[in-house]
Amino acid sequence: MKRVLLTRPLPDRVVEAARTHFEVELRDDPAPLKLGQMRGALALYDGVLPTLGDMFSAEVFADAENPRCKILANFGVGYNHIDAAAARGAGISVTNTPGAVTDATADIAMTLILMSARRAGEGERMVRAGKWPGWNPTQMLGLHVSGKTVGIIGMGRIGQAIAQRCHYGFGMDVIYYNRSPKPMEFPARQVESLEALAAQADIVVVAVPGGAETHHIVGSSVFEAMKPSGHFVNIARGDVVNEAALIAALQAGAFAGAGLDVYEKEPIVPEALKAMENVTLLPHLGTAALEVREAMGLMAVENLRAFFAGEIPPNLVN
Ligand SMILES: NC(=O)c1ccc[n+]([C@@H]2O[C@H](COP(=O)([O-])OP(=O)(O)OC[C@H]3O[C@@H](n4cnc5c(N)ncnc54)[C@H](O)[C@@H]3O)[C@@H](O)[C@H]2O)c1
Ligand SMILES: O=C(O)[C@H](O)CO
Repeated sequence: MKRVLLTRPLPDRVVEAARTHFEVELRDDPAPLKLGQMRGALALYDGVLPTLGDMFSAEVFADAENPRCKILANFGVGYNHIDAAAARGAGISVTNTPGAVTDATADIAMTLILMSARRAGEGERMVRAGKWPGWNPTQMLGLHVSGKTVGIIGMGRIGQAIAQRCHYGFGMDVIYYNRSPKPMEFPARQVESLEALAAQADIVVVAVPGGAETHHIVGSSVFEAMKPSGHFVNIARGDVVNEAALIAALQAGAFAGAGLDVYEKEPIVPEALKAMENVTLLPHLGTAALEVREAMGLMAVENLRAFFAGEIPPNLVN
């Protein structure tokens, strides 16, 4: 039987499924693997099921000559924490879990859009603090999202699911920035630059993958182009956005508010963001529902099963 390491506690169904195929080592520490642990994992296991925060950088693979490990079956669609090219160089396949995460993550984008636009976090804090003076007609007025324009950066699976929710649920116009056109069943217009998108949208949502290609593609030029009444949402990866530029733009009042699920140095959230009432902060909740985490895990296990059965794993990325 192949030996497989699950690098974090996972839902019971996922662990049970893995145990039907493999000799499983279940690490019960919720913290990411350290460098030495990652190197050890490559030497000791036939396959590893890692996740967000397990930083399999080129350094990890550098000394790995013909490692025992032949596959990293990532739990999650985003695999920017794994240097997939360096893994391939070491003879290691990498897979991910696309699709399983799409609806839940789009739902969190909608949560952030509504929380930011309608000042929900600020209002909840006010009520809890016992500072609500009672309803009045001009209190805590936010942005009415129905019929507004959403601008989506990265019109992939999650971007399209957000677009559908915005169009069918809220009657919004949809514009997007993407490498290639994405025909939709409703009008959705591709724009040529991030700045053009920011200038036309009432709500900007980031949904591109993280990694070297998208590092800091959203920065001050985008924030300066946004409407003063605009809202900014990031459910993708923290380092797609220049966080310092985001903080500076918010402090300058360049736009109305932001909703964030991801951060540049998770789990560190800058104090400057926490200090602003018009910023909604979630702890990377995109896929945080049991059935979603089960689906992700079962997908990762299926990638491992297929690989060790000599098949091309369904979600190979390198
Ligand atoms: N917050 C969360 O919990 C959470 C959950 C799931 C996924 N995510 C993040 O969301 C990302 C997107 O997931 P997905 O399933 O929609 O991926 P996807 O591959 O289906 O979509 C990504 C889209 O971005 C586009 N794109 C990539 N690089 C680009 C660039 N440089 N310029 C313009 N467009 C570019 C691609 O063409 C594609 O359309 C994941 O990679 C992950 O990092 C976050
Ligand atoms: O990329 C993903 O799937 C999420 O960020 C992890 O749940």
